[in-house]
Amino acid sequence: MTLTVDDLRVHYRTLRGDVRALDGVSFFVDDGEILGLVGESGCGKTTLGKSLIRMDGRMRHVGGTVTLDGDDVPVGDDRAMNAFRFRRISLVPQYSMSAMNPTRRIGRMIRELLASRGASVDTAELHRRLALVGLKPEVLDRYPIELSGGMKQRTVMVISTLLDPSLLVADEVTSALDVSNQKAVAHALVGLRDQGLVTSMVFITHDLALTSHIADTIMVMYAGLLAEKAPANILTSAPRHPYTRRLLAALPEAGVRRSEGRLSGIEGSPPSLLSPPAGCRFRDRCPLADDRCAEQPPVVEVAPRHHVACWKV
Ligand SMILES: Nc1ncnc2c1ncn2[C@@H]1O[C@H](COP(=O)(O)OP(=O)(O)OP(=O)(O)O)[C@@H](O)[C@H]1O
Repeated sequence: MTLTVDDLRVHYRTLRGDVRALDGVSFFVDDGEILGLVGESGCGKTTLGKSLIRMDGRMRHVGGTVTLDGDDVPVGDDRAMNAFRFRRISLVPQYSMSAMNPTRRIGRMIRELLASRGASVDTAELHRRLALVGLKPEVLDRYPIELSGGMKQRTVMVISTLLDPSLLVADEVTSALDVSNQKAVAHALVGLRDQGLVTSMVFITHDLALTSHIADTIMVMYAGLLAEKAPANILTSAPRHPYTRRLLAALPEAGVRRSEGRLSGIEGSPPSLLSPPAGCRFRDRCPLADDRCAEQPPVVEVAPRHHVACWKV
């Protein structure tokens, strides 16, 4: 499995103009790779995930291409995307565990969903998959309201991967959970990949610490653009982009309480994507910015598989 995204541009139409949520993003995901996608709220993570599956009515594919195993993925064409959805690319959407139909038992929901896609349930295989994410077959007889948040989230993960998609996009699947459930869900995702139920994964999250435990590669976005992408251990130990460094510096250290003032956060806020400024979009918040940064920095491969968009590297 190889996913190649090249100069992808996706805007939202609004009364005030186009919001340039993805403004020319390029990257690839390799066979078996888990790509962690991080960045502050509003940087375009969810837009990227949705663009790979289904754009909503306000989204507009303005440019760029997506290729999966050499096939052009028709991201801007809702009907043509049917051939890819669920079968080759699947999504665990943000808030999906709260969106389960409350009037259906889980087992019936799964049967109906598979039937709508021309497939039927292999009960033994379904039980095996539930066990893989730590669920008992009894969940099939339950209503969503009878499951905990973590159980619901793991159920949605099983449902999203029933047809063994090549690529699974998991959008903030851990953010509504407590810490122990977050870890269980994250490790269940890795299990799905390790067992070959999905080949590769894009794991979208605010949580850089969590993603560093499960991702092979981490991609940092800022204001609709790629800031840095590197193998997870490199990105967390030797980040090159000033924004990535700040994100890492803002992480709480184990054993340090907030009252000790070590959770610094990042001052300032990203620019509006309605009319983003020319040049580097981080420069107003960047301690290293100089005149050069008035020009948009290209994404450069500074070391094998390590890409950075900054004049200062
Ligand atoms: N339906 C919409 N209409 C107009 N603008 C939108 C819409 N959805 C998102 N946006 C804008 O697009 C940009 C990217 O949003 P997106 O939700 O992709 O970011 P995100 O990084 O996933 O944020 P979060 O972590 O909060 O989910 C933001 O500026 C956001 O305000």
